[in-house]
Amino acid sequence: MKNVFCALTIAGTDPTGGAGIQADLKTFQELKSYGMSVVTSAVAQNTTGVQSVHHLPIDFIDEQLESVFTDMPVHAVKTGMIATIEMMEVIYEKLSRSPIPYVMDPVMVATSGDVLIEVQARDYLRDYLLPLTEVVTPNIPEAEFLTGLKIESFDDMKKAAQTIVEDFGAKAALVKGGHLNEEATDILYDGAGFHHFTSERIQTTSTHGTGCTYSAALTAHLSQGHSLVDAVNRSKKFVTAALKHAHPLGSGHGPTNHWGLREEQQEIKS
Ligand SMILES: Nc1ncnc2c1ncn2[C@@H]1O[C@H](COP(=O)(O)OP(=O)(O)OP(=O)(O)O)[C@@H](O)[C@H]1O
Ligand SMILES: Cc1ncc(COP(=O)(O)O)c(N)n1
Repeated sequence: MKNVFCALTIAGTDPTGGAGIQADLKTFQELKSYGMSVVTSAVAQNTTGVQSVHHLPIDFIDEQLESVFTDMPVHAVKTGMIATIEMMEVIYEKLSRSPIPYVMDPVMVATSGDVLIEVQARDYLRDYLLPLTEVVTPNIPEAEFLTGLKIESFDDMKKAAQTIVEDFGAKAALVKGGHLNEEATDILYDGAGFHHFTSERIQTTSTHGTGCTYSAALTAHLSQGHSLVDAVNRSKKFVTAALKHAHPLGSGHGPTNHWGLREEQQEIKS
């Protein structure tokens, strides 16, 4: 019998499909992991920004987690938008009792500038959920918040990644350079050493959901048993192709193309 790898996302929604749960499920599907989702907040948003947010009741978030964890295998889990401390508490309760690879995308502010997490919840995310992670994937502003460091160079990115692991207890930190450098270089610190992942910089405005897609790809690869470095390498290729082959949709920051890598591979074959 063929192995089935199951990946779970705990996050908010995006009805236009570029970010959040929808982007995560498309990515899981594309990478051949069985996708499951627990919704934290229903978000009315599109490529131009966030129009409104409805938080789901805490008990109901808990019930969704129960539904999944009492019945289904979960080989890896990711979290995205978790807006409040109360939501984090029920998620902490479940994940602290589930020894499975946990990828945290510490979502704080959308590409559009809209704030997706209550200010006081950011400390809880760092102090309680972060120590449970296999890997956390902050962009530069998120890494600055988590560490209190100013990040303006590769060396600063390395220092931040190391601080997140050594001072805050994540098993590994992948600091994403999408906002910083000429080439898009990300730095992973895994407690033993540093690894660099570089791609060409793509000139595009289709960047909505890039971080969601990258962390979902990591989760899919970890659910399949890849080592962390291998999983990051594969996920970097996936997200680069998703940016490169994006179709211009919407009037703001458009979505990436979740089947970009497949298109690229088909082009090479033909
Ligand atoms: N223009 C670009 N060209 C190539 N790679 C990019 C570009 N922008 C971002 N990346 C890469 O995409 C991934 C996501 O990085 P980024 O720093 O944009 O995360 P993020 O800010 O969390 O994403 P989001 O846009 O969803 O908020 C990283 O691997 C980063 O290096
Ligand atoms: C539900 C949800 N989760 C995460 C993001 C961040 O994605 P981006 O920074 O690309 O807007 C988002 N916009 N919506």
